[in-house]
Formats: sequence, structure tokens, C-alpha cells
Amino acid sequence: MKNPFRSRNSALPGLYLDILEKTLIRQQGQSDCGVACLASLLAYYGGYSRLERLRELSGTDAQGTTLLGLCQAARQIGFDADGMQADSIENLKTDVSVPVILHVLIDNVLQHYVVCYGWDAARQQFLIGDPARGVHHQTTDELAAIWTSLVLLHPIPTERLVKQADEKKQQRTWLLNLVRADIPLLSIATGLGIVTAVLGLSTAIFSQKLVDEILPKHDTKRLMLGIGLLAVLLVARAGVGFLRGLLLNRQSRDFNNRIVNQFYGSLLRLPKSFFDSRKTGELIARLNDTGRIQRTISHLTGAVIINALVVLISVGYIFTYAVPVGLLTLLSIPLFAALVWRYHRRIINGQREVMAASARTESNYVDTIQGIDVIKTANRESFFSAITKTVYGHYQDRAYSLGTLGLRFNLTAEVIAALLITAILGAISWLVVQKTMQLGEMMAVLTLVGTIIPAVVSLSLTNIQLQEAHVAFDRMYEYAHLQQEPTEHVPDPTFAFESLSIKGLDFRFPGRALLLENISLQLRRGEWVTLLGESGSGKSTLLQVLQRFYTPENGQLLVNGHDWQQIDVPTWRTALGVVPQQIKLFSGTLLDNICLSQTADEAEAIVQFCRDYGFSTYFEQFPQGYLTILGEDGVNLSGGQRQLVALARALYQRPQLLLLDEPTAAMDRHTEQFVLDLLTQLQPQVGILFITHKAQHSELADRTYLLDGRQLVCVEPQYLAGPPVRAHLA
Ligand SMILES: Nc1ncnc2c1ncn2[C@@H]1O[C@H](COP(=O)(O)OP(=O)(O)OP(=O)(O)O)[C@@H](O)[C@H]1O
Repeated sequence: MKNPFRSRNSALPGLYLDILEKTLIRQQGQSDCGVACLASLLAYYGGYSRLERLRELSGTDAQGTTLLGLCQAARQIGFDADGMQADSIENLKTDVSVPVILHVLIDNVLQHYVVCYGWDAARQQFLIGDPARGVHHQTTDELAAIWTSLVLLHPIPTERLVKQADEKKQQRTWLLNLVRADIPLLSIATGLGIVTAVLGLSTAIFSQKLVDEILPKHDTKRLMLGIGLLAVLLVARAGVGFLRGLLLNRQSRDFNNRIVNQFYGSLLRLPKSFFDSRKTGELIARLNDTGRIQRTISHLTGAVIINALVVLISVGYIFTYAVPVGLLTLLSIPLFAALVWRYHRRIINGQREVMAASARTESNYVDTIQGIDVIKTANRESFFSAITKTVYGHYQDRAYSLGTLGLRFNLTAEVIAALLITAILGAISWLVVQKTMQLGEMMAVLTLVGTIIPAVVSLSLTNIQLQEAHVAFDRMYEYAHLQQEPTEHVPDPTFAFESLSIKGLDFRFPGRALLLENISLQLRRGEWVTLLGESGSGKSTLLQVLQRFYTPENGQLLVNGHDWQQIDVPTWRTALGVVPQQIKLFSGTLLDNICLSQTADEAEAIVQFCRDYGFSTYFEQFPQGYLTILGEDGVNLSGGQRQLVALARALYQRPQLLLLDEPTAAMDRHTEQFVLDLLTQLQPQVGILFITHKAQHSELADRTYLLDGRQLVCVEPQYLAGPPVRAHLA
């Protein structure tokens, strides 16, 4: 392992506090401190990566990140990184030429990461970036008290760093592609909005003419004509407004459909590892937040343009009546801009916190409702109610704080508006008294001011709404732009599985110790291979690697003698028939659950398949036979029945390689025998990899492997009953 302290390269780079403050990324929770430090270093070098991606690359979970995980993530995002052990804290002062990440222990209990930017010789203190506290100085003693491990990560940037500008450009292009289809609709709506705004001015102009010209002259004919015209204009305005509303409503529907479908489509194409560390509720909350983006787009193309026009035209008009009043009206713009500037950051932070708290609430609901059996068995209803109360209470507290902030903002805005209107009223009354303004003009100015002030307030809120959409967009884009699995190919129907050969496979979950080491395994079509091993030894994980859910660290995987990367993912997965340990039944009929597609065309084929394979004996006993509704909305099947449905689902796809993870563990002897007989019949046409803890299953196998202490060993039949294999068998 390289040691950065051995040779001093150069003086520390300029320590500019404001740059460090700007580039320090705050942690979103306690477990995020490691990835926040890494993201901060990336930002420090002008690079960019989202916390989400770093969490995934580093294997961050609720407990946090290991140094190994941080190191792996750092390498993947373009650093040359190594974990190291310093000899003493003095090394940090003299030998560090780049910022490093330190593993510290706060109050002797809390594992934490901070960035050490270097030794500030002028102040004789270290400059530390703490994702929980911000940038600050620490004395040698203070740092030594928490950096007891003397462990650090030493990342050096390389050419591969993703620059922030590239990322922003990608984001813009993504959003633009989504909005492009709406441009004609939005343009028409904007045009209609402009017409509405101009028509809106008609009342002010008419009232001035009425008071100053028509009424004094008792001109009945002009009066009737004017009132008629005004009625037509107002009705036209209402009609145009209605039409515009219809168009925006349609745009809202189309845009939301597009954005949610695209987001959800991308989400389902993300690798399995993505879902391992995510909470369902969090994903749902982010999906729901997308509505904010659409609202902002229609606000921008509607209210903003209209309000800007109202302000421009109305202020222009006021100037034609009286320049000082025009100037006074214009004063509203800087006043409201200053107000927004003052509240802007706090409102954005508040919105971010509310969204995050709402996502946590949703996750908590999903988690507790899905775990209702455990809660009831353990008699823990009160405990989980209390947790929900706390989580929801926190969400409501955040919403309350944001609401209070909004009320304070509104109060200040209204006070400013009231003072301005009073000042303008005073000014124009004085002009009327001085006889430099007519009464009708005064009424017109008042009407115009009455439209200008709300328009300016609405314009000043635009930035906040924009930021709200930005937060929602960021939270969605964070997932939508992650590297997807290459699952778009159409499976190759000519693919025929002959053999699988694994040589020297190593695998670990990100940031974890090696789980599978130097694994080698052979399996041909027509063979049955049994896999034994202690709980937690990695059998199910091996099956998931074989489904290409996870990428091995090392090793050669050959299918039919060729590197398996040459076979695309959909072709490979179509060739597999998998019965996992945890069986998922979807809300739908038994038929739906077997074919996992539209059953209308396949119903007869499925029923025939069940008869041919012998499943009908079991399925026809279900309450409504093949039409029994299963899953969330339907009958709760027994563990053995679920396994039968999962096996039928796997076999219906006519697989060529069966990956079965304890597929009969929950079955009675009779049903289990049925399954074993069925598999024996199918064996000549398929390869079978069968995970089990039961001794008798090894007797059916051509070969038995034992996964023991990360290694896979082939067990000769005569040793199956002896120690240490005996220990793993039921
Ligand atoms: N997504 C994941 N991230 C991190 N660790 C994981 C993940 N999935 C599984 N593990 C860990 O990998 C280890 C092996 O799990 P696996 O389910 O493969 O064991 P197994 O041999 O199938 O056990 P059993 O016989 O009980 O089914 C366990 O310690 C588990 O906690």
C-alpha cells in the first residue's frame, strides 16, 4: 500500500474558506457522512456525482460506509485512491499535499468521516470539512482526540472525473427532451395568456374614459356603446382564459404521463443492486414529486409571462398618466426582489427537508404494513405506532416550519404591498387635489396598481417555485440518469444452452469483505448439480450473480465455451428458470402470476401446461381455480403453494437452465416428491442448479458442491454423510 506521508510533494493548495464552504456537501443522514466527504472532494476538484450514486458504488447502508467501500467508489468515479494508516497526526501536517478523508470517532462512539484539507500554517490549525458541521479549524489536540484510528483515504483526481458542467448539460438535455413535445401547446397557451392580459387592461381604460369623458358630457350613446364593448371584451377574456386552461390541463396530463412513465421505465431498468439499498416509500415519494415539475412549467409559460406583461404594460400606462406615480410603482420591483433574496435559501432548504421527511414517512408506512405479521406476533403494535408517530411528527414539524416561513413571507409581502398602495394612493390623491390628475385617471391608476402588485408578488415567488421544481427534478434525475442494465435487446430465440463453466470467481458486495472466493463450478445441459452450505455462506448470492444481477470482481464465466458477456442480458435471463427463496406473487389471477404477461391469449396454453406438468392437481383446488386472485388483493397462499406457483412460473417460460433456491423447503413430503419427480423428468433437456439443506436431494444430483468459508468444493458422494458436510444437512 502506498503511503502519502513518505514524501512531501509540495505546499498545500490555496486554502480558500469560501470555496471550501461552497464545495462541502452536507450529509443527508448520519450514514451519509462518508459519501458526503467523497462528493465534497469531487466538488473541490470540479467534479460531480450525486450522493445516490456514491451510496450505491460504496455499498452505503443504514450503518454507513466502510473505508473499503469509499475507496472502491472513489476509484470508480475517477480518483486514484488508497486507504492508508498514518504513523502519527504529525504526518498530516508535513506530508499531505492533497485533501484526504479521515475516519474519526466522535465522543468515542460515533463513527464518522471528515475531510482534512490540510494544515493551515498561518493559524497553526487543521482545516477540516465536516459534512455534519461545515468547514472549520481544529487544533492538533482536538483532531488527535477524534482521529484515533489514524486511518485515512487518499484520493488523487485523474482525467476520468466527471465535470459538473457536463452533468448540468445532460440534465438540461434530458428535461428539454421531455418538454419538447409540449412546445406547440405551451406556445398557444402563452399566446392566449397574452391576449387575456391585454383584455384585462380594458376595465382600467374604460373606467377612466367613463369618469373623465363620458359621464361629464352625459353622452348616453357613447356610454351604451362603451358598456357594450366592455361586456364583449370581458366575456372574450373569460372565453380565452377558459381555452387556455383547457390547453394547460391537457399539457399537464400529457407531461405527467410522459415524465412518470419515463422515470418509472428507467427505474425498472436499473440494476438489482440499486433496489437493495432503497426504501420503497422513498421511490414512491420521488415519483409523486414529479407533479411539481409540471406545475412549474405551466407556471413559467403561463403566469410568469402574463404577469411580466401586466407589469410592463400597466406601469407604462401609469407613466402616461403621471411619471412620479410610475416611479413609485416601479419601486415595488426591487422591494419584492430583496424580500425574495432574504427568504430564498431558507425556503429551498425547508422544501428539501419537507420532501425528504415525506419520503421517510411513506417508507415507514410501507415498511410497517408489509411487516404486520411480525409486529403482531411480537405484540409490538404500540412500539411501531410510536415510531410512526415520531416519523410522521417529524414530517409535520418540517411542514409546519415551512408553512410558518411561508406565512412570514406573505405577511412581509402584504405589508410592503399595503405601504406601496397607500403611498401611491396618497400621491395620486395629492395630484387630483392639485388638479394635475383627473378623477377618472386616478381610478384607472388605482385599478392598474391593483393588478401590478399581485403580479409582482407572483413574479417574485417564481424563483421559489422554480427551486421547488429543481429540488424535485434533482431527486428524480438522481435515479433516472443512473446506469441502466442493458435489457432492451430482444432475446435471441436461437440461443441454446449447453454448458456453464465458472472459473476462479470472486464476489463481494460493495464495501464488504469477500463473500465468494475463487469459485469454480461446471454444469451441462442434462446435469443436476446440488449446492450445499451454511446459512449466509453466499448460495443465494451465487444464484443472483448467475442471473447477472451483480458483477463478479474476478473470474471467468463461460457459457457454451464462450465468455458469457457475449450473450446479451435478456437472452440469458430468458434461458433461465428461477425459483428464488423469497417468492413474490403479484396482485392478479393465478394465470397472471404464471405467465407474467397478458393472459387473454395464453389462458388455454397455461391451463394445458399445468395439466401436462401435473400442477393442475394442486391449482384446481384453489378457491376459484386458475382465476383465483393472488397477491396483495387476493388469497394468501401457504409457503408450499407459493413455491408451486413459482416453479410453474419458472417452467412455463420453457427454461434451459434452472436455478432453484430451496424450491421445496416449505412443501410437505408428497408435494416435494411431485416436484423432485418432475425435475427428474425434465433433467435431460435442462441444466439444474439446486440449492438445498436436505441430504436426500444430493442423491439425485450428478455432482454436489459445498460452499464453505467463501470457497466451493466438489463433494464426492461417499463423503456426503460424513463431517463436515453432515453439519450442513438436515
Ligand atoms: N444486497 C446485499 N448487500 C450486502 N450484503 C448482502 C446482500 N445480500 C446478501 N448479503 C449478505 O451476503 C451473505 C450471504 O447471503 P446469502 O443469502 O447468499 O446466503 P445463503 O447462503 O443463501 O443463506 P441461506 O442458506 O440462509 O439462504 C449474508 O451475510 C447476507 O447478509
